[in-house]
Amino acid sequence: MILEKIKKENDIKELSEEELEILADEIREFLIQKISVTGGHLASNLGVVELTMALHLFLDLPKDKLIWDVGHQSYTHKLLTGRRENFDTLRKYGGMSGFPKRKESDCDCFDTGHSSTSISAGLGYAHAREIAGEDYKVVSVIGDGALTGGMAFEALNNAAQLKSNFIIVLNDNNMSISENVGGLSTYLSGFRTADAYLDLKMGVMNSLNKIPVYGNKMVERIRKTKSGIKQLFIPGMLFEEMGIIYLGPVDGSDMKGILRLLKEASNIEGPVMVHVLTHKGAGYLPAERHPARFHGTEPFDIETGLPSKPRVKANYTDIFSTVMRKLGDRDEKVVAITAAMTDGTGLKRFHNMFPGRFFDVGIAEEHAVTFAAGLAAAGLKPIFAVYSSFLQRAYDQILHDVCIQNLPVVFAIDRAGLVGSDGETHQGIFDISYLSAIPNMTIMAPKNKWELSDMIKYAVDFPTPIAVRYPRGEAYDGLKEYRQPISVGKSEWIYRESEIALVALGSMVKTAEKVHAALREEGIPASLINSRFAKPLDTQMLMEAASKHTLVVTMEENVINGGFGEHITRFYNEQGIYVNVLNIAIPDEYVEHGNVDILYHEVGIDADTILKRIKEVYHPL
Ligand SMILES: Cc1ncc(C[n+]2csc(CCOP(=O)(O)OP(=O)(O)O)c2C)c(N)n1
Ligand SMILES: CC(=O)[C@@H](O)[C@H](O)COP(=O)(O)O
Ligand SMILES: [Mg+2]
Repeated sequence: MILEKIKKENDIKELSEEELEILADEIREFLIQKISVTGGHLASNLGVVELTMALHLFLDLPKDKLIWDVGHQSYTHKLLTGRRENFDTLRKYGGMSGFPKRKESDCDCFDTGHSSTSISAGLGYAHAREIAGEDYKVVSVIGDGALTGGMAFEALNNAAQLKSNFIIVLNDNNMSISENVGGLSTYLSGFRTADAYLDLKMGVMNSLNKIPVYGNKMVERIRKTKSGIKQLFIPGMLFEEMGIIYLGPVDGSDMKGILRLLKEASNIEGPVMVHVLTHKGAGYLPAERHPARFHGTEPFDIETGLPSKPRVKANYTDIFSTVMRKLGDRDEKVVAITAAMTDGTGLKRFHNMFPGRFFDVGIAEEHAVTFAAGLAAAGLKPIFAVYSSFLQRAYDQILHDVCIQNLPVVFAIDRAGLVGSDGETHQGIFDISYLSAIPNMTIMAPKNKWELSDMIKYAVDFPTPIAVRYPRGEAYDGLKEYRQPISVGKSEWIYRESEIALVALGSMVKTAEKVHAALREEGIPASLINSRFAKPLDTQMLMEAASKHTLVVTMEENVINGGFGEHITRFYNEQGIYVNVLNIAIPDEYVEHGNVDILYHEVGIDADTILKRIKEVYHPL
């Protein structure tokens, strides 16, 4: 195996041309085999094998700086920097991350996970290099999907002022997770479909360049002409007009061609974009056919491409998807918005059934929120379905555009809680804290699948901003008999006993049931309250909990700071109510990747740890 010769960064430079070709095949085989067992981001990685190899032939790592946007396509980079042995532990607790991590390797110079950050970070490196008078290359690799994010454009706008070399590789596979959308995507896909036209343009430019003295001048004149003729001759004019030199496009499977262009790009003083046309899923037919399904995949059978363990139970996203279809049918004012997560948030069915009332805005959470505010101001009922960690992007828009005007926007917050293998960038553990600080915001969390359905229906007709948060994975189907109508700020008593009041929110009701059962076995009576609302709090319930119990235990899948529990403690303090309160929440730390059951235990929100902590503070009279 040639791959075995790669023990560390730069080893690839020792290989012959023939060996490089074999290596590309071996890398694909390796990735397919490993990811079929561990799960992970397959399709994007298969598409950038030659591009990554060319970058590694071009750069001198770790001296040079290579930044991957999102970072889900960095597996070949990991392989070429001596991390082959770690692939069995990919995205597992204590194992290798699925994203670049500075703590993992010197060759990962910037951590990523959320989209559209790479140009900003690369530009930071480029300016720092200038200030320090150092000499290294900086390359940011950004996908066509990530380029739809506002941050990328803010960075391009800023980069235009840079005087030294900075290479932006546009890894264009004509796909986001699913189909890429919007004007930019249409612009870029024109580069693919008009190959012959592009060849003509490049041919004319090359021929002109060959004419002694006058040729170069003519090309320069064409570049400077403010007319349609310029568009005819200069591919990538959009970027050139912004002050970013554009080179390409080059075929993403042509390693030598990419390398040639990178070398050419490195001679340019200033920012330069190298446009590489890659193919998502390249080399594995099921992934080429279904790039969205193989974007991030569970373990699968290599022969058939089917999941190794088919899902039997519905997850919360499935429930949301069904409710949205019903709501779309029932009410023409209901409109749905996603920021490039149609599949992940379960809006595919809504999209198919009501295409005129569905909006994929690209990877643009900030815009999505203000866009929703506009729709709401005009009288529609917008539902923005979004992952908890990605909504962090849009904090000011929630506050400034939705909540100050008190507009009825529904935030359907999926992946709220620990998400598992994506790790610290993706854990949805801050939304209660960041949303509850905003006046006019109402926050709900369902205990089970029926309650999610009821809450979404309730939220759609709510007159002011409202969020429903629910976790990744299987929807809880216990406690079916508890289904009183939702009423704002009202909780639900599940067991009304004495001594200990377990006040649980959303996903923690299931855990609280286990704690309740364990306490009962030990002869300790406990009440269980499903809080339903993180904001506003059910103050009447809290008064009763304090007056009839000796210990109140708050339980949430969110960080402790600014969380549900902290608000309850403050309420008791403000009211002068003296009751023993134990806050169960995630500590003030980032939570790494791994199986969620392991993580629950690690952060101390699993039933066993909660029971232990209760016993430490509960002292019967
Ligand atoms: C802020 C943010 N929103 C959404 C996502 C989810 N996400 C991860 S990869 C991706 C698509 C990226 O497309 P592209 O940059 O073209 O890379 P490709 O997957 O095609 O290689 C999306 C939407 C994210 N990581 N960050
Ligand atoms: C890289 C990225 O941000 C997404 O692909 C994310 O990994 C999707 O997560 P889910 O698997 O929870 O949909
Ligand atoms: Mg893409």
